[in-house]
Amino acid sequence: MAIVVNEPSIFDHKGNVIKTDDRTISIVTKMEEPCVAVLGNVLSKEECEELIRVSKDRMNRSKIGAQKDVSDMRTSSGTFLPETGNEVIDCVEHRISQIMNVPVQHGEGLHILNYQIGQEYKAHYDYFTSKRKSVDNPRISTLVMYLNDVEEGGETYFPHLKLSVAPKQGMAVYFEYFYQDQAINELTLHGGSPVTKGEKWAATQWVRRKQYR
Ligand SMILES: O=C(O)CCC(=O)C(=O)O
Ligand SMILES: [Fe+2]
Repeated sequence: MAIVVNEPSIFDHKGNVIKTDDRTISIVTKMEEPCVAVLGNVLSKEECEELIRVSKDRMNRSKIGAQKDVSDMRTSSGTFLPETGNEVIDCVEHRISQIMNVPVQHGEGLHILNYQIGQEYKAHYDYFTSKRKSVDNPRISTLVMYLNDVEEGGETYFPHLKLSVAPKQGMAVYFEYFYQDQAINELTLHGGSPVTKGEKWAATQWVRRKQYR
């Protein structure tokens, strides 16, 4: 059945799968305006484990410092991975760019998040709301990938859409927010709900309209 949409999306994949150079991703669920898609088979177990492995040290190290990450808004810890030098990161970033349909150079780089029990990321927009930052090279879309299975909690929730995505290793949720109609962008409000059992590892790619790196 064709769904009528008023504004263009960059997530213009046809059919139920996305064939990238090295992997077939499944489109599990999709809605329009805002375009939100739940994707399966985005990352292998080994890739998830490698992303966690290379991040672990960096998280620990950053925590010894000034605890800059700790705020009411986001109680998880996070780190940006370095842009080059790891085959798995390069390969994953290439695949993500084909899924998101935006060149690698528009991506901010993988941001790894770790949530321990009770930690969360309160509801927020990924686009910049301050005028100064937003004009020149705005963020346009996001892919949040789940790197492990969470025993309980840790869903990515969209309160305005009444939608909740449970974290599952290798799966991801995609959404975009460059609609002319600002009311649609505002529907992408989302957060990571508190982990209540186990821990949660996720990787986020935020993408810009123009080249960023
Ligand atoms: O952890 C999640 O489920 C959401 C993460 C998120 O919103 C972000 O990284 O911008
Ligand atoms: Fe976010």
